[in-house]
Amino acid sequence: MTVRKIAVLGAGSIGTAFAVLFAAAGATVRIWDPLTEARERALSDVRTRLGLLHANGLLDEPPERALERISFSEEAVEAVAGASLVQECAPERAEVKRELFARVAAGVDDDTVLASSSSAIVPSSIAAGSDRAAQIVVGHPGNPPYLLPVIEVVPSPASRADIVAAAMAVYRDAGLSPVLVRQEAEGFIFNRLQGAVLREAYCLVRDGVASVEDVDTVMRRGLGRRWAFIGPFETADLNTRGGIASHAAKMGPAYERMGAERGQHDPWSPELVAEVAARRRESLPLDEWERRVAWRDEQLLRFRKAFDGPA
Ligand SMILES: NC(=O)C1=CN([C@@H]2O[C@H](COP(=O)(O)OP(=O)(O)OC[C@H]3O[C@@H](n4cnc5c(N)ncnc54)[C@H](O)[C@@H]3O)[C@@H](O)[C@H]2O)C=CC1
Ligand SMILES: O=C(O)[C@@H](O)C(=O)[C@H](O)[C@@H](O)CO
Repeated sequence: MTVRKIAVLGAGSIGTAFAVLFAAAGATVRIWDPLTEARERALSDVRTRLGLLHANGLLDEPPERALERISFSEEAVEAVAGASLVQECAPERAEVKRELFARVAAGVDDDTVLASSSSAIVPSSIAAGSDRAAQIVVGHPGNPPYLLPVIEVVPSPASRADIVAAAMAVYRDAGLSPVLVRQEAEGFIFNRLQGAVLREAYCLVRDGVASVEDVDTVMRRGLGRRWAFIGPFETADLNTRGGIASHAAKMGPAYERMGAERGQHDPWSPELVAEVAARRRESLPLDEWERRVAWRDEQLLRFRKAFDGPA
């Protein structure tokens, strides 16, 4: 990583995880949290997790050396001085995030990225009334970011293009795969997808269709294994000879009925299916479909051996 200075504001679950990510990537990290016990717990957690990464070949220096790049500040405005990116990790309340960015506004440079870790709050709500609104984006990770390499970068209409680009670059340098969310939507991509699954999972338990454990088993030993290396569109594409257009023709009506049962009327229109199918065909011509299905099975075999022992 280009040696950068990162400020982490909030040393809870995700702030600690970001400190591990950025320190392991070579950055200097300044952490601030209002609670002394949070700072103390964070130091212990960071040390443990850097050791985990090193023990598994994901940190190519002694953990103590990476830990030397992490320090704690008594004041938030001190933590952000000279930072190229501020990762806000305060509680999921818009007013808390707004107040925190206001508190450090005088301490950052005009090209400092101000990134909120928010799980669902759109950046325009966090940036409302801020003199630094052009520098504010959401940088939403999967937990933990040092092991889940995706992050959603969500600009508001006020976010400057160079700030968005800088955020993407910092996260890429830290080993993440940044995804640009093209329109503000509560929950962005990650938590809207996760929310759709959780909504249905709660309904299945509520209606007595499945136990909590069985819902998790179906995900853990079924859906989740495929989704660990191919997304929902590629999964459907590879499930059906003829690809996703064929899948939609066969399964579209059933999925539409399931959605209507939950009061959601968003059928896969022919135009929408054609748009998705065209993108899938650009990624995988149909004459390569068999080969990709074989590749899929090879990945699932790796999971079987890793998680279930010999097949
Ligand atoms: N925990 C998770 O799996 C993920 C959480 N997030 C988001 O990250 C943010 C933080 O979440 P968690 O780390 O889970 O919360 P947490 O409750 O574990 O940590 C929050 C920390 O913020 C500190 N804090 C309280 N008031 C503060 C203030 N005014 N300024 C700075 N820090 C303050 C608290 O002392 C605490 O240490 C939330 O917006 C959350 O939605 C995003 C992705 C994943
Ligand atoms: O699931 C994740 O890792 C994140 O996308 C989240 O935002 C958290 O789960 C969130 O829902 C709870 O803090």
